[in-house]
Amino acid sequence: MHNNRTTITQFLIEEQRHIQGATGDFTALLNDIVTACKVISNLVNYGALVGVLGSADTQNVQGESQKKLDVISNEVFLKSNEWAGHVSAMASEEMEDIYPIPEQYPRGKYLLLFDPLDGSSNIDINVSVGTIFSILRGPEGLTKPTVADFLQPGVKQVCAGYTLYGPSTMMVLTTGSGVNGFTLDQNIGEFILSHPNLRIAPDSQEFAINVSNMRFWKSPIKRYIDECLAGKDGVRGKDFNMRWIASMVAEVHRILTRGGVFMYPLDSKNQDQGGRLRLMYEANPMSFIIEQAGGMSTTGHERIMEIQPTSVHQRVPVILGSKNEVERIIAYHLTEN
Ligand SMILES: O=P(O)(O)OC[C@H]1O[C@](O)(COP(=O)(O)O)[C@@H](O)[C@@H]1O
Ligand SMILES: [Mg+2]
Ligand SMILES: [Mg+2]
Repeated sequence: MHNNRTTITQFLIEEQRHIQGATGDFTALLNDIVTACKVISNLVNYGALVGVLGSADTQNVQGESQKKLDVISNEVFLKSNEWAGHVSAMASEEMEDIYPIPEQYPRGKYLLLFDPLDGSSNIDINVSVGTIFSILRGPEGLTKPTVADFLQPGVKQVCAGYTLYGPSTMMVLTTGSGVNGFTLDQNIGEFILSHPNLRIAPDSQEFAINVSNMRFWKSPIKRYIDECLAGKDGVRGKDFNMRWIASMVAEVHRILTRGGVFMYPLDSKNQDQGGRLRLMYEANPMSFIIEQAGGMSTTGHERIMEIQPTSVHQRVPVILGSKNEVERIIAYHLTEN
């Protein structure tokens, strides 16, 4: 039964064998992240039976009210990754400050950033949610990291991934040589390679945007969506479909699976805060994955992966997906009046 089934650990070890000077630290870190996601997958699956639904009656640094699973998933990620000596500090959507590894544990050479539970508004309605993570190199000499050590552009990422807690639990990740998907076999508790070398179709007829924000949109986005909605009788000469799951992980997974574009653009409602989604643990990791699968990711004006971060919780406009559609949206921004 298991002869042609590659576990994520086997896959990573084989991949690391091709890397000069690989020490195994990276594979071990990924294994700790995998363990954390298995624990979260279990909690999400049991939901009300283990009392993890509902609000935590607390607010995070973004001023958002936290769900119990936001807080619990954050704790699971910290505890799974702080002890083994692979990371020197972490940063999370749910924590205002960076989290240096407690003194009793050895410091490692990596920095780990994560959105422990993405799509929080969907938890209580049993719709797909996820976890997003990004790995950067820490400061030389394993010195105690500062915020400045985290502020590296997306192109510096060593690895990016997400776990989707949907009808099945899947982990999708890149280390810079393509994108691969793994499905959790609940029976043996292992992620098995199920979607090797994911590629995004350059063209698509499906867009995802929160249309309830339409009155706040800027003209390039209005123009693009109007043309999609005009369908085959309009300038695009083809009909478009729309999706909005309100879980970025699920939207990106759909795009990796069948193409499309996902947008949370800058609009007159979110422009004071620079956008809605967070650069370091949402936009950058998803952009690395999308680009590695042949897609594009932009703010409309610049490649997201080249943005020089100024803070750990910085927000940015996000437009990503099928290359030819994203290029069209960039062109509309260039001709914006
Ligand atoms: O509530 P809206 O405007 O539909 O926004 C949905 C977006 O917000 C998010 O839920 C934000 O992420 P968190 O749930 O991690 O805070 C994204 O996953 C999703 O794309
Ligand atoms: Mg999120
Ligand atoms: Mg979140």
